[in-house]
Amino acid sequence: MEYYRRKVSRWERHMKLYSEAAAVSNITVTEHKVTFDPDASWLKFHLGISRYALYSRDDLAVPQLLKEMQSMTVIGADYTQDEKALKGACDCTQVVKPSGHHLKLALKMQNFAKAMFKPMRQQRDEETPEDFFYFVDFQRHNAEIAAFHLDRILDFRRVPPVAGRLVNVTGEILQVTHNEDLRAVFFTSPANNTCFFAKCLYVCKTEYAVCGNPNLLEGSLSAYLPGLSIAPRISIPNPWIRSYTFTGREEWEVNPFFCDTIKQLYPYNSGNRLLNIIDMSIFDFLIGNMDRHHYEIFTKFGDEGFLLHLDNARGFGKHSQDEMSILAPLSQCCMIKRSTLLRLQLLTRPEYRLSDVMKESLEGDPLQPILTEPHLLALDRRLQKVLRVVQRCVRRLGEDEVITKDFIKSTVKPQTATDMGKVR
Ligand SMILES: Nc1ncnc2c1ncn2[C@@H]1O[C@H](COP(=O)(O)OP(=O)(O)OP(=O)(O)O)[C@@H](O)[C@H]1O
Ligand SMILES: [Mn+2]
Repeated sequence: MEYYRRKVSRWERHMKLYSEAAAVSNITVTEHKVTFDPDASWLKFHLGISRYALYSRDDLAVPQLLKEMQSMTVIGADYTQDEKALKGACDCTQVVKPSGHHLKLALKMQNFAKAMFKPMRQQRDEETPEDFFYFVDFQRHNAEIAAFHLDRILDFRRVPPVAGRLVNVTGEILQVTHNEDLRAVFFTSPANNTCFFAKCLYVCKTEYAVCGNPNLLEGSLSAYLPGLSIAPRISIPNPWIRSYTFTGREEWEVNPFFCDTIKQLYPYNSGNRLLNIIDMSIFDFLIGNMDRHHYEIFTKFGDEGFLLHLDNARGFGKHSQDEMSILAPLSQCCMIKRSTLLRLQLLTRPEYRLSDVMKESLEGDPLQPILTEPHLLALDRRLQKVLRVVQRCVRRLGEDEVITKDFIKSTVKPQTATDMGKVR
């Protein structure tokens, strides 16, 4: 709370200096009043993170946070920390993984909520072309939104809340940013639309830009997690990582006994971790995401903490194809948490059919329809395929071997991610 209060006053001081400087150099900046709100939903979201999940099932802060991200006044826009790291503009020890040049920005709301904005790059009904490698595929804002809803429906709660929003790129980015580099990548297109680039490392190519119409642009807003100084996280390579070259093969692709090796290795040799990886592979299979190269965990929760499912923008690229290799952790290890299996089975019942539940959930988003019908139906089809893999394992090894009870032991007082004093 103190941290938040300090941030607000720092912002107010900064704003004052900045407006004076801007006036001298003739730059228009819109000044918005900031509010210090101890009941802010983003703050509640941060305080509610536990070792089991990002939020609890009945957390009222989450719907509130979604609503605020959809409509609250944007008071600031900037590149994200990882993009800044590319230019050495921030402390790189604070960056989990310096990342690529996708178009994404950090937006700051009036109550100091922060969200990661990913703009629309692809129409809903466009499928990823057959000859595209997964690692050059577009990022899809609607995939980020849909993945949050699916994760919540699966009862994982490992994706930070994501809402869709029509962002005014002029009023809500250009005119509120204090970053000269960001201001410099804005231009007006021949069709008179306002456009901007990703951070241009070498040459800016207008075909990589995104444009408003003339100012409004669809995008996803993902609620920021607590900062790394408050709730440190680490990024860990996925054991079932794919080769990021045209021809390479990873060991899991050629060795059917790969899981036996992984099972011997720390941290997969005890506790929850391998089961969590298997949950993640089921999630990725359902959304069709082949790009899960790393996962993140909060260091405070130790090895038993949940895995964060960040960056789902490469999901929902092809509805007509089910990429079975994404399920390799499940099919090779033949293990699944009982709670996950029960949830999946529930979602095949006619009254809780996954596509129906998803559709209903997604209708709450302002950018609806988020998924086209074929993508929704693909979810039901893929869910059946997951269950068939589990059945095959059970036939081969027996229920006791395959359906594992969750290792999670309840503790008297669960620690929270933002609990400063009690680092493990
Ligand atoms: N909601 C969030 N809150 C805080 N940090 C986040 C959030 N989402 C993502 N990040 C951080 O930003 C990094 C980049 O995000 P993301 O992977 O979604 O974007 P990307 O453009 O696909 O980047 P990359 O090329 O690294 O995959 C993530 O690795 C993560 O550490
Ligand atoms: Mn990514």
